Amino acid sequence: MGKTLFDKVWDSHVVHQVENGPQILYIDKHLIHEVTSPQAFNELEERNIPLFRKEQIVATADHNVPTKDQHLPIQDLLSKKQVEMLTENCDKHGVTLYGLGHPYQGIVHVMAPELGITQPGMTMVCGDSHTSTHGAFGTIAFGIGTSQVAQVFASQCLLLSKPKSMRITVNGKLKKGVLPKDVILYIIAQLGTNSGTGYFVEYAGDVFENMTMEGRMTVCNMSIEMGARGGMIAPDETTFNYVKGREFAPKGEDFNKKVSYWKTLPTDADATFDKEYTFDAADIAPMVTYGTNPGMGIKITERIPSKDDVSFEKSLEYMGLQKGEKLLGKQINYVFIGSCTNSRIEDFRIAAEYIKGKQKAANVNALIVPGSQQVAQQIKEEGIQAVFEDAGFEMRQSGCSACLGMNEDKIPAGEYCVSTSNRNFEGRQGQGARTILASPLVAAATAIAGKIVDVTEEIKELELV
Ligand SMILES: CC(C)[C@H](C(=O)O)[C@@H](O)C(=O)O
Ligand code: SF4
Repeated sequence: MGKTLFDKVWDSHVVHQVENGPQILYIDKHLIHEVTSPQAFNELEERNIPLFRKEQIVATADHNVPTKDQHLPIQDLLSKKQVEMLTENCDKHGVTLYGLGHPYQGIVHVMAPELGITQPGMTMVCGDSHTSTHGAFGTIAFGIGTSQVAQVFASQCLLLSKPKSMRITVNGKLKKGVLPKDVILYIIAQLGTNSGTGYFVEYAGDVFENMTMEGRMTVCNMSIEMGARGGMIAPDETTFNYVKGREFAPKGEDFNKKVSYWKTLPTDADATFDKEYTFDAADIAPMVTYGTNPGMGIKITERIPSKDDVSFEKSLEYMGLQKGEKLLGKQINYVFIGSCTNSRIEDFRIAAEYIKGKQKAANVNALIVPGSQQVAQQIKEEGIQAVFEDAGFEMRQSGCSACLGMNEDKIPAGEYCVSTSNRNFEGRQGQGARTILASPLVAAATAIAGKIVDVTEEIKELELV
Protein backbone atom coordinates (compact mmCIF):
# COMPACT_ATOMS: atom_id res chain seq x y z
CA MET A 1 0.00 0.00 0.00
CA GLY A 2 1.17 3.52 -0.76
CA LYS A 3 2.47 5.91 1.86
CA THR A 4 1.41 9.40 2.77
CA LEU A 5 3.79 12.36 2.94
CA PHE A 6 3.49 12.14 6.71
CA ASP A 7 4.29 8.39 6.76
CA LYS A 8 7.36 8.88 4.63
CA VAL A 9 8.85 11.59 6.83
CA TRP A 10 7.81 9.89 10.07
CA ASP A 11 9.03 6.40 9.13
CA SER A 12 12.42 7.71 8.08
CA HIS A 13 12.89 9.26 11.54
CA VAL A 14 11.90 6.32 13.75
CA VAL A 15 14.98 5.17 15.62
CA HIS A 16 13.26 2.61 17.83
CA GLN A 17 9.92 0.91 18.15
CA VAL A 18 8.88 0.03 21.70
CA GLU A 19 7.17 -3.35 21.52
CA ASN A 20 3.41 -2.78 21.42
CA GLY A 21 4.07 0.79 22.44
CA PRO A 22 5.19 4.18 21.17
CA GLN A 23 8.07 4.97 18.89
CA ILE A 24 11.21 6.98 19.38
CA LEU A 25 11.41 9.70 16.77
CA TYR A 26 14.59 11.52 15.80
CA ILE A 27 14.26 15.31 15.72
CA ASP A 28 16.26 17.21 13.11
CA LYS A 29 15.67 20.75 14.33
CA HIS A 30 14.73 22.12 17.69
CA LEU A 31 13.67 25.75 17.88
CA ILE A 32 13.48 27.46 21.24
CA HIS A 33 12.23 30.78 22.61
CA GLU A 34 12.28 32.57 25.94
CA VAL A 35 8.92 31.37 27.26
CA THR A 36 9.15 27.59 27.22
CA SER A 37 12.88 26.91 27.46
CA PRO A 38 13.99 28.07 30.95
CA GLN A 39 12.41 25.19 32.88
CA ALA A 40 13.86 22.69 30.41
CA PHE A 41 17.37 24.13 30.81
CA ASN A 42 16.88 23.97 34.58
CA GLU A 43 15.84 20.37 34.44
CA LEU A 44 18.96 19.42 32.51
CA GLU A 45 21.17 21.27 34.95
CA GLU A 46 19.50 19.72 37.98
CA ARG A 47 20.08 16.28 36.54
CA ASN A 48 23.52 17.15 35.24
CA ILE A 49 22.72 16.15 31.67
CA PRO A 50 24.47 17.99 28.82
CA LEU A 51 22.75 19.07 25.60
CA PHE A 52 23.05 16.14 23.21
CA ARG A 53 23.27 18.00 19.87
CA LYS A 54 23.39 21.74 20.41
CA GLU A 55 24.12 22.46 16.75
CA GLN A 56 20.57 21.31 15.95
CA ILE A 57 19.02 23.93 18.21
CA VAL A 58 18.27 27.53 17.21
CA ALA A 59 16.97 30.16 19.62
CA THR A 60 15.27 33.51 19.25
CA ALA A 61 13.47 35.98 21.53
CA ASP A 62 9.97 36.82 20.34
CA HIS A 63 7.06 36.62 22.80
CA ASN A 64 8.20 39.08 25.44
CA VAL A 65 10.15 41.54 23.39
CA PRO A 66 8.98 45.13 23.12
CA THR A 67 8.30 46.28 19.56
CA LYS A 68 9.48 49.85 20.22
CA ASP A 69 13.00 51.02 21.02
CA GLN A 70 14.47 47.54 20.93
CA HIS A 71 17.94 49.06 21.34
CA LEU A 72 17.02 50.19 24.88
CA PRO A 73 16.85 47.94 27.96
CA ILE A 74 13.49 46.12 28.30
CA GLN A 75 11.24 48.04 30.70
CA ASP A 76 8.92 45.24 31.81
CA LEU A 77 10.79 43.31 34.49
CA LEU A 78 9.34 39.87 33.80
CA SER A 79 9.99 40.20 30.07
CA LYS A 80 13.49 41.44 30.74
CA LYS A 81 14.21 38.49 32.99
CA GLN A 82 12.93 35.94 30.49
CA VAL A 83 14.92 37.38 27.61
CA GLU A 84 18.07 37.61 29.75
CA MET A 85 17.60 34.05 30.93
CA LEU A 86 17.45 32.84 27.33
CA THR A 87 20.68 34.69 26.53
CA GLU A 88 22.39 33.22 29.58
CA ASN A 89 21.24 29.70 28.86
CA CYS A 90 22.27 29.88 25.22
CA ASP A 91 25.71 31.26 26.15
CA LYS A 92 26.24 28.62 28.78
CA HIS A 93 25.19 25.73 26.54
CA GLY A 94 26.62 27.00 23.24
CA VAL A 95 23.26 27.35 21.48
CA THR A 96 22.96 29.74 18.51
CA LEU A 97 20.74 32.64 19.54
CA TYR A 98 19.26 35.31 17.31
CA GLY A 99 18.34 37.56 20.18
CA LEU A 100 17.08 41.09 20.37
CA GLY A 101 19.16 43.36 18.14
CA HIS A 102 20.35 40.54 15.87
CA PRO A 103 19.44 40.96 12.20
CA TYR A 104 17.94 37.44 12.18
CA GLN A 105 15.74 37.92 15.27
CA GLY A 106 12.04 37.38 14.76
CA ILE A 107 9.02 35.28 15.62
CA VAL A 108 10.38 31.76 15.68
CA HIS A 109 7.95 30.59 12.96
CA VAL A 110 8.88 33.46 10.68
CA MET A 111 12.65 33.57 11.09
CA ALA A 112 13.40 29.82 10.77
CA PRO A 113 11.75 29.39 7.36
CA GLU A 114 13.19 32.61 5.98
CA LEU A 115 16.71 31.54 7.00
CA GLY A 116 16.35 28.16 5.31
CA ILE A 117 16.50 26.37 8.68
CA THR A 118 13.14 24.78 7.87
CA GLN A 119 13.49 22.27 5.04
CA PRO A 120 11.28 19.59 3.50
CA GLY A 121 11.37 16.08 4.95
CA MET A 122 12.59 17.17 8.37
CA THR A 123 11.20 16.63 11.83
CA MET A 124 11.04 19.89 13.76
CA VAL A 125 9.79 20.78 17.21
CA CYS A 126 9.49 23.85 19.40
CA GLY A 127 7.86 24.48 22.75
CA ASP A 128 5.17 26.41 20.93
CA SER A 129 1.87 25.25 19.49
CA HIS A 130 2.21 27.11 16.19
CA THR A 131 5.25 25.07 15.22
CA SER A 132 2.76 23.51 12.81
CA THR A 133 3.63 26.48 10.54
CA HIS A 134 6.76 24.71 9.29
CA GLY A 135 4.63 21.89 7.87
CA ALA A 136 4.17 24.16 4.85
CA PHE A 137 7.52 22.79 3.65
CA GLY A 138 6.50 19.13 3.87
CA THR A 139 8.09 18.95 7.30
CA ILE A 140 6.69 17.11 10.32
CA ALA A 141 6.59 20.03 12.72
CA PHE A 142 4.68 20.27 15.96
CA GLY A 143 4.60 21.99 19.30
CA ILE A 144 5.83 20.25 22.43
CA GLY A 145 5.55 20.82 26.17
CA THR A 146 8.41 21.93 28.38
CA SER A 147 9.23 18.42 29.64
CA GLN A 148 9.52 17.31 26.02
CA VAL A 149 11.80 20.28 25.33
CA ALA A 150 14.07 18.80 28.01
CA GLN A 151 13.75 15.34 26.42
CA VAL A 152 14.90 16.70 23.06
CA PHE A 153 17.73 18.67 24.70
CA ALA A 154 18.99 15.47 26.30
CA SER A 155 18.48 13.00 23.47
CA GLN A 156 17.47 14.77 20.24
CA CYS A 157 14.56 12.31 20.28
CA LEU A 158 10.96 12.10 21.47
CA LEU A 159 8.84 9.19 22.61
CA LEU A 160 5.63 9.39 20.58
CA SER A 161 2.65 7.46 19.29
CA LYS A 162 1.98 7.93 15.61
CA PRO A 163 -1.05 10.19 15.09
CA LYS A 164 -3.93 9.34 12.74
CA SER A 165 -3.97 10.85 9.27
CA MET A 166 -6.41 13.34 7.76
CA ARG A 167 -6.43 14.91 4.31
CA ILE A 168 -8.22 18.15 3.56
CA THR A 169 -8.56 18.78 -0.15
CA VAL A 170 -9.62 22.11 -1.59
CA ASN A 171 -9.99 22.18 -5.36
CA GLY A 172 -10.92 24.96 -7.75
CA LYS A 173 -9.95 28.61 -7.96
CA LEU A 174 -10.24 31.11 -5.12
CA LYS A 175 -12.20 34.27 -5.80
CA LYS A 176 -10.33 37.57 -5.88
CA GLY A 177 -9.70 38.92 -2.41
CA VAL A 178 -9.90 35.46 -0.79
CA LEU A 179 -6.58 34.88 0.91
CA PRO A 180 -4.97 31.80 2.51
CA LYS A 181 -6.14 33.10 5.90
CA ASP A 182 -9.74 32.95 4.67
CA VAL A 183 -9.19 29.38 3.46
CA ILE A 184 -8.05 28.15 6.86
CA LEU A 185 -10.65 30.19 8.79
CA TYR A 186 -13.31 28.70 6.49
CA ILE A 187 -12.04 25.14 7.03
CA ILE A 188 -12.00 25.56 10.82
CA ALA A 189 -15.46 27.16 10.79
CA GLN A 190 -16.75 24.18 8.81
CA LEU A 191 -15.03 21.42 10.79
CA GLY A 192 -14.81 22.88 14.30
CA THR A 193 -11.96 23.36 16.72
CA ASN A 194 -11.86 19.71 17.86
CA SER A 195 -12.04 18.08 14.46
CA GLY A 196 -8.30 17.54 14.22
CA THR A 197 -7.74 16.05 17.66
CA GLY A 198 -5.44 13.03 17.34
CA TYR A 199 -4.69 13.72 13.67
CA PHE A 200 -1.93 15.12 11.55
CA VAL A 201 -3.39 16.90 8.54
CA GLU A 202 -2.25 17.05 4.93
CA TYR A 203 -3.64 19.92 2.83
CA ALA A 204 -4.00 18.92 -0.80
CA GLY A 205 -5.61 20.11 -4.03
CA ASP A 206 -5.29 23.00 -6.49
CA VAL A 207 -5.71 25.73 -3.93
CA PHE A 208 -2.65 24.71 -1.91
CA GLU A 209 -0.65 23.75 -4.99
CA ASN A 210 -1.17 27.26 -6.35
CA MET A 211 -0.40 28.95 -3.04
CA THR A 212 2.84 30.78 -2.25
CA MET A 213 5.01 29.53 0.62
CA GLU A 214 3.83 32.44 2.74
CA GLY A 215 0.23 31.39 2.14
CA ARG A 216 0.99 27.75 2.91
CA MET A 217 2.60 28.82 6.18
CA THR A 218 -0.53 30.79 7.12
CA VAL A 219 -2.65 27.70 6.54
CA CYS A 220 -0.39 25.20 8.34
CA ASN A 221 0.06 27.68 11.20
CA MET A 222 -3.61 27.38 12.14
CA SER A 223 -3.81 23.54 11.95
CA ILE A 224 -3.49 23.56 15.71
CA GLU A 225 -6.64 25.69 15.94
CA MET A 226 -8.71 22.73 14.75
CA GLY A 227 -7.01 20.58 17.33
CA ALA A 228 -4.60 18.81 14.97
CA ARG A 229 -1.01 18.06 16.03
CA GLY A 230 0.15 19.67 12.83
CA GLY A 231 -0.49 20.16 9.15
CA MET A 232 1.64 19.70 6.09
CA ILE A 233 1.73 20.37 2.37
CA ALA A 234 3.69 18.33 -0.16
CA PRO A 235 6.94 19.98 -1.22
CA ASP A 236 7.04 21.05 -4.87
CA GLU A 237 8.81 23.54 -7.14
CA THR A 238 7.34 26.44 -5.13
CA THR A 239 8.95 24.98 -2.01
CA PHE A 240 12.31 24.27 -3.64
CA ASN A 241 12.48 27.77 -5.13
CA TYR A 242 11.70 29.31 -1.77
CA VAL A 243 14.37 27.29 0.08
CA LYS A 244 17.05 27.73 -2.58
CA GLY A 245 19.77 30.23 -1.74
CA ARG A 246 18.62 30.88 1.82
CA GLU A 247 21.29 31.26 4.48
CA PHE A 248 21.16 27.74 5.95
CA ALA A 249 19.77 25.86 2.97
CA PRO A 250 21.97 23.25 1.33
CA LYS A 251 24.03 24.68 -1.52
CA GLY A 252 25.14 23.53 -4.99
CA GLU A 253 25.24 19.77 -5.56
CA ASP A 254 23.97 19.14 -2.01
CA PHE A 255 20.88 21.15 -2.79
CA ASN A 256 20.23 19.20 -6.01
CA LYS A 257 20.59 15.91 -4.14
CA LYS A 258 18.15 17.10 -1.52
CA VAL A 259 15.66 18.17 -4.17
CA SER A 260 15.80 14.66 -5.73
CA TYR A 261 14.95 13.25 -2.30
CA TRP A 262 12.29 15.87 -1.54
CA LYS A 263 10.59 14.95 -4.81
CA THR A 264 9.98 11.43 -3.47
CA LEU A 265 8.02 12.73 -0.47
CA PRO A 266 4.53 13.57 -1.82
CA THR A 267 1.74 11.16 -0.89
CA ASP A 268 1.48 8.12 -3.18
CA ALA A 269 -1.63 7.91 -5.32
CA ASP A 270 -2.81 4.72 -3.59
CA ALA A 271 -2.17 5.90 -0.01
CA THR A 272 -5.19 6.12 2.26
CA PHE A 273 -6.10 8.47 5.13
CA ASP A 274 -8.05 7.79 8.32
CA LYS A 275 -10.26 10.75 7.48
CA GLU A 276 -10.83 12.88 4.37
CA TYR A 277 -12.64 16.18 3.78
CA THR A 278 -13.12 17.99 0.50
CA PHE A 279 -14.11 21.60 -0.13
CA ASP A 280 -14.74 23.71 -3.19
CA ALA A 281 -12.66 26.89 -3.52
CA ALA A 282 -15.64 28.71 -5.03
CA ASP A 283 -17.53 28.42 -1.71
CA ILE A 284 -14.86 30.33 0.23
CA ALA A 285 -15.17 34.07 0.87
CA PRO A 286 -13.35 36.61 3.07
CA MET A 287 -13.93 35.53 6.66
CA VAL A 288 -14.20 37.14 10.09
CA THR A 289 -14.63 35.56 13.50
CA TYR A 290 -17.33 36.72 15.88
CA GLY A 291 -16.63 34.57 18.96
CA THR A 292 -13.90 33.42 21.29
CA ASN A 293 -12.49 30.48 19.40
CA PRO A 294 -11.14 30.40 15.84
CA GLY A 295 -13.95 28.07 14.72
CA MET A 296 -16.54 30.78 15.33
CA GLY A 297 -16.13 32.30 11.91
CA ILE A 298 -18.49 33.55 9.20
CA LYS A 299 -18.20 34.99 5.74
CA ILE A 300 -17.80 38.74 6.08
CA THR A 301 -21.27 39.30 4.58
CA GLU A 302 -23.05 36.73 6.79
CA ARG A 303 -24.93 37.15 10.05
CA ILE A 304 -23.83 35.66 13.38
CA PRO A 305 -25.66 32.32 13.69
CA SER A 306 -28.24 31.60 16.39
CA LYS A 307 -27.46 28.73 18.72
CA ASP A 308 -29.07 27.83 22.03
CA ASP A 309 -25.94 26.89 23.82
CA VAL A 310 -24.57 28.32 27.04
CA SER A 311 -20.94 28.56 25.99
CA PHE A 312 -21.95 30.08 22.64
CA GLU A 313 -24.00 32.73 24.45
CA LYS A 314 -21.19 33.37 26.93
CA SER A 315 -18.83 33.87 24.06
CA LEU A 316 -21.12 36.39 22.34
CA GLU A 317 -21.56 38.20 25.63
CA TYR A 318 -17.80 38.57 25.99
CA MET A 319 -17.65 39.87 22.43
CA GLY A 320 -20.55 42.27 23.01
CA LEU A 321 -22.33 40.83 19.98
CA GLN A 322 -25.84 39.50 19.31
CA LYS A 323 -27.15 36.44 17.52
CA GLY A 324 -28.22 37.36 14.00
CA GLU A 325 -26.09 40.51 13.98
CA LYS A 326 -23.92 41.40 10.99
CA LEU A 327 -20.29 42.34 11.51
CA LEU A 328 -20.27 44.27 8.28
CA GLY A 329 -20.32 47.98 9.08
CA LYS A 330 -19.27 47.49 12.70
CA GLN A 331 -17.01 50.25 14.00
CA ILE A 332 -13.51 49.04 14.86
CA ASN A 333 -10.90 51.11 16.70
CA TYR A 334 -7.92 48.72 16.63
CA VAL A 335 -6.25 46.86 13.79
CA PHE A 336 -3.25 44.57 14.19
CA ILE A 337 -1.35 43.22 11.20
CA GLY A 338 1.27 40.85 12.52
CA SER A 339 1.86 37.46 14.29
CA CYS A 340 3.32 34.21 12.99
CA THR A 341 0.16 33.71 10.92
CA ASN A 342 0.40 36.87 8.81
CA SER A 343 3.56 38.92 9.25
CA ARG A 344 5.57 37.85 6.25
CA ILE A 345 6.49 40.05 3.34
CA GLU A 346 3.60 38.88 1.17
CA ASP A 347 1.09 39.81 3.87
CA PHE A 348 2.44 43.36 4.02
CA ARG A 349 2.63 43.65 0.24
CA ILE A 350 -1.06 42.84 0.00
CA ALA A 351 -1.99 45.23 2.80
CA ALA A 352 0.17 48.00 1.32
CA GLU A 353 -1.26 47.56 -2.15
CA TYR A 354 -4.73 48.15 -0.75
CA ILE A 355 -3.65 51.01 1.50
CA LYS A 356 -1.53 52.89 -1.05
CA GLY A 357 -2.84 56.42 -1.57
CA LYS A 358 -5.48 56.06 1.17
CA GLN A 359 -5.64 57.33 4.75
CA LYS A 360 -6.39 55.39 7.90
CA ALA A 361 -9.72 56.32 9.52
CA ALA A 362 -9.36 58.78 12.42
CA ASN A 363 -10.88 56.38 14.99
CA VAL A 364 -8.43 53.55 14.26
CA ASN A 365 -5.14 52.65 15.93
CA ALA A 366 -3.39 50.53 13.33
CA LEU A 367 -0.31 48.53 14.23
CA ILE A 368 2.00 46.96 11.65
CA VAL A 369 4.40 44.47 13.20
CA PRO A 370 6.81 42.60 10.92
CA GLY A 371 7.49 38.98 11.91
CA SER A 372 11.24 39.36 11.75
CA GLN A 373 14.03 41.88 11.37
CA GLN A 374 14.53 40.62 7.84
CA VAL A 375 10.87 41.27 6.96
CA ALA A 376 11.22 44.74 8.52
CA GLN A 377 14.23 45.39 6.32
CA GLN A 378 12.40 44.17 3.23
CA ILE A 379 9.40 46.37 4.04
CA LYS A 380 11.70 49.35 4.12
CA GLU A 381 13.54 48.44 0.93
CA GLU A 382 10.37 47.86 -1.05
CA GLY A 383 8.94 51.24 -0.05
CA ILE A 384 6.07 49.55 1.78
CA GLN A 385 6.99 51.17 5.09
CA ALA A 386 6.46 54.60 3.52
CA VAL A 387 3.01 53.51 2.31
CA PHE A 388 2.01 52.46 5.82
CA GLU A 389 3.44 55.55 7.46
CA ASP A 390 1.92 57.94 4.93
CA ALA A 391 -1.46 56.34 5.58
CA GLY A 392 -1.08 56.87 9.35
CA PHE A 393 -0.28 53.29 10.39
CA GLU A 394 2.22 52.71 13.18
CA MET A 395 5.26 50.66 12.21
CA ARG A 396 6.85 48.59 14.94
CA GLN A 397 9.82 46.24 15.30
CA SER A 398 9.57 42.46 15.10
CA GLY A 399 8.02 40.22 17.74
CA CYS A 400 4.79 38.47 18.75
CA SER A 401 3.41 41.85 19.82
CA ALA A 402 -0.38 42.17 20.18
CA CYS A 403 -0.96 38.54 19.19
CA LEU A 404 -0.93 37.80 22.90
CA GLY A 405 -0.67 39.99 25.94
CA MET A 406 2.85 38.92 27.01
CA ASN A 407 4.49 42.22 26.11
CA GLU A 408 3.54 45.90 26.14
CA ASP A 409 1.31 45.77 23.04
CA LYS A 410 -2.20 45.23 24.35
CA ILE A 411 -5.70 46.08 23.19
CA PRO A 412 -7.76 47.95 25.82
CA ALA A 413 -10.69 46.19 27.52
CA GLY A 414 -13.95 46.30 25.60
CA GLU A 415 -12.33 47.37 22.33
CA TYR A 416 -12.61 45.37 19.12
CA CYS A 417 -9.44 44.53 17.25
CA VAL A 418 -9.44 43.16 13.73
CA SER A 419 -6.34 41.03 13.95
CA THR A 420 -4.39 38.89 11.51
CA SER A 421 -3.30 36.57 14.33
CA ASN A 422 -4.62 33.08 15.01
CA ARG A 423 -6.38 33.10 18.38
CA ASN A 424 -9.39 35.07 19.56
CA PHE A 425 -9.58 33.60 23.07
CA GLU A 426 -10.91 35.71 25.93
CA GLY A 427 -8.21 38.12 27.07
CA ARG A 428 -5.76 36.96 24.45
CA GLN A 429 -4.85 40.48 23.29
CA GLY A 430 -5.28 42.02 26.71
CA GLN A 431 -7.84 41.76 29.48
CA GLY A 432 -11.34 42.28 28.11
CA ALA A 433 -10.06 42.83 24.55
CA ARG A 434 -12.29 41.54 21.75
CA THR A 435 -10.48 39.91 18.85
CA ILE A 436 -11.88 39.50 15.36
CA LEU A 437 -9.61 37.26 13.27
CA ALA A 438 -9.26 38.14 9.59
CA SER A 439 -6.89 38.27 6.63
CA PRO A 440 -4.36 41.10 6.12
CA LEU A 441 -6.58 42.47 3.36
CA VAL A 442 -9.69 42.63 5.56
CA ALA A 443 -7.54 44.14 8.34
CA ALA A 444 -6.13 46.80 6.00
CA ALA A 445 -9.58 47.66 4.65
CA THR A 446 -10.97 47.90 8.20
CA ALA A 447 -8.22 50.33 9.16
CA ILE A 448 -9.02 52.56 6.20
CA ALA A 449 -12.80 52.49 6.64
CA GLY A 450 -12.82 52.52 10.46
CA LYS A 451 -15.34 49.70 10.26
CA ILE A 452 -15.63 46.22 8.79
CA VAL A 453 -16.14 46.41 5.04
CA ASP A 454 -16.47 43.92 2.20
CA VAL A 455 -13.64 44.65 -0.18
CA THR A 456 -14.33 41.93 -2.73
CA GLU A 457 -15.80 44.34 -5.28
CA GLU A 458 -13.17 47.02 -4.83
CA ILE A 459 -10.14 44.74 -5.04
CA LYS A 460 -11.11 43.40 -8.43
CA GLU A 461 -8.91 46.26 -9.64
CA LEU A 462 -5.90 45.30 -7.52
CA GLU A 463 -2.97 43.37 -8.90
CA LEU A 464 -1.92 41.15 -6.04
CA VAL A 465 -4.99 39.40 -4.77
C1 LIG B 1 3.79 31.07 24.75
C2 LIG B 1 3.59 29.87 23.90
C3 LIG B 1 3.84 28.65 24.71
C4 LIG B 1 2.24 29.87 23.20
C5 LIG B 1 2.00 28.64 22.33
O1 LIG B 1 2.40 27.52 22.60
O2 LIG B 1 1.38 28.73 21.32
C6 LIG B 1 2.06 31.11 22.34
O3 LIG B 1 2.98 31.17 21.29
C7 LIG B 1 0.68 31.22 21.82
O4 LIG B 1 0.51 31.50 20.64
O5 LIG B 1 -0.26 31.05 22.60
S1 SF4 C 1 2.93 35.32 17.09
FE1 SF4 C 1 1.33 34.70 18.49
S2 SF4 C 1 0.76 32.65 17.87
FE2 SF4 C 1 2.73 33.10 16.97
S3 SF4 C 1 4.22 32.29 18.39
FE3 SF4 C 1 3.90 34.45 18.91
S4 SF4 C 1 2.31 34.42 20.45
FE4 SF4 C 1 2.26 32.41 19.49
